[in-house]
Amino acid sequence: MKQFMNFIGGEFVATTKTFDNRAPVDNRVIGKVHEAGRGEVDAAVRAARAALNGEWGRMSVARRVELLHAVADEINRRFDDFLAAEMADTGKPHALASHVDIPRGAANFKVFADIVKNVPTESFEMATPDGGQALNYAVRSPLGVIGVVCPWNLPLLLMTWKVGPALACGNTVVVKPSEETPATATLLGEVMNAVGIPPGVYNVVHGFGPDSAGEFLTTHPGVDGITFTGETRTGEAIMGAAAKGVRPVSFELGGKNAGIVFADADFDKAVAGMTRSAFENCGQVCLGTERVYVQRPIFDKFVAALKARAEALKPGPSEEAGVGIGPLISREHQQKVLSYYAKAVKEGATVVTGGGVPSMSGVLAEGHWVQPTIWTGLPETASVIREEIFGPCCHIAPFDTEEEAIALANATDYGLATTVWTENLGRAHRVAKQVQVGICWVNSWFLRDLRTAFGGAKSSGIGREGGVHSLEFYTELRNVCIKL
Ligand SMILES: NC(=O)C1=CN([C@@H]2O[C@H](COP(=O)(O)OP(=O)(O)OC[C@H]3O[C@@H](n4cnc5c(N)ncnc54)[C@H](O)[C@@H]3O)[C@@H](O)[C@H]2O)C=CC1
Ligand SMILES: O=Cc1ccc(S(=O)(=O)O)cc1
Repeated sequence: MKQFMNFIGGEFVATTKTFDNRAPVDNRVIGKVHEAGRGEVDAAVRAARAALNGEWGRMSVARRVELLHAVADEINRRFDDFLAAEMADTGKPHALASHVDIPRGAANFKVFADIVKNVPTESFEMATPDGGQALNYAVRSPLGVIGVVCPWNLPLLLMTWKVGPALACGNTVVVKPSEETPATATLLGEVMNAVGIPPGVYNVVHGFGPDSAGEFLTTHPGVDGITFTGETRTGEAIMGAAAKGVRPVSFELGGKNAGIVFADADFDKAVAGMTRSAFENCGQVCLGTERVYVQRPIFDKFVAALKARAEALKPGPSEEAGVGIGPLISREHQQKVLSYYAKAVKEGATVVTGGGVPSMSGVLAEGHWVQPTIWTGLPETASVIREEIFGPCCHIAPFDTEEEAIALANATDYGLATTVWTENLGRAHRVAKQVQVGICWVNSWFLRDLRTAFGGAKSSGIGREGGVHSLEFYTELRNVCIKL
């Protein structure tokens, strides 16, 4: 049985309290996770502080960059280990994990190392009252010890998306991976040691949220800032914890994203794009689309085409050929998604396809499977249109005008992403400007350039990460003013 231990000060640390790690494909126990108590979290924060005050804090940017490139190279060298760990933890299809999760896990270190190496800082000359001159210039210092609290949907990708820039900026980190997906964060500890990242720079504490490692970390006074991806409600709790000591937070939270398909869209591309945005990663992508609005002239044809695509997604384990959709992360999440499937019916939805659990054979019958599901016919007040489900499902409604589509897309407390499909360039610009979201894709979905700003509007987050914007959170900008 695999043991997932904490990684503190460069060493793997066992604890006496463990919990089960289960495989989503068949609910089998595949590992034991060593839960960190207050003592281990404290040790991790102290190790991170010591590293900050030690070799890591004194290291030149050039050497740091070199080491982070080595981390990326080592992830790529151990690609198959990371792939196997991520697939076991999440059950996601091989094609997805090998094309998205693991390569991005490596890229997150290289990209941010290069950004930090190349970013300029501002300087201003000024006239002084005595007729002389002064020079102002900015310097960036690391924020300090960063608490990194992560979700389970894209474990390595979303963790390194924060650890990459944090380390590139010279910080040290204590990572709290999701209790559902402990594997790749633990494996990354081996990589850090192998390439010579000093002990204490990267630490991992395992456990849950309240009254466990998550709470112990976010309430720890030795943590200088907290970056978090997860549910909006959890963000509220963490924000409360961060208030003590007035510590900065960076939050990437939930979404209830709209997809808008105009009648002038390239129909086949729009259907293919919407299939990905609704069903990829079994709908467990915060950027995914759960509300689809289609212009009336193509509504029936679009619903039929998306139905055909959804029904063609073959459920199965990661390594099986032709598999298009994996399971949900946990039994608990499966129950949550199925409760929304039941609610939709109760609230009067027409179930176009899905709505239940696929029939799986043998041990797979114990997995956390749900059918890709499409509804029509619900009022905008329905639960499945208002609340984030985080499953492979969407409601499709017709609209008539551009203004109506924008109003429908914006009628939510969330503001993470929108995907718009049209061949009319003017319309694309008009809609993109008016949808209240952090990212608007036109004729695409989940195309990510890591130099761009990423984050959510409204209840979908606080702050922006990505490119130089990550520096706003992970560094303290200081001004030096020299009288000449
Ligand atoms: N905006 C974005 O970029 C993304 C947002 N998400 C959101 O994440 C959610 C799914 O992920 P989950 O892991 O279920 O989210 P979650 O909020 O339940 O958990 C995320 C992490 O927070 C920890 N946690 C929970 N309560 C805590 C507390 N009181 N104090 C400190 N830590 C605590 C958990 O142990 C886990 O590591 C969805 O709502 C989704 O929208 C997921 C991916 C990306
Ligand atoms: O699931 C949410 C999600 C997915 C990807 C990214 S990013 O590509 O790292 O920006 C962020 C959030």
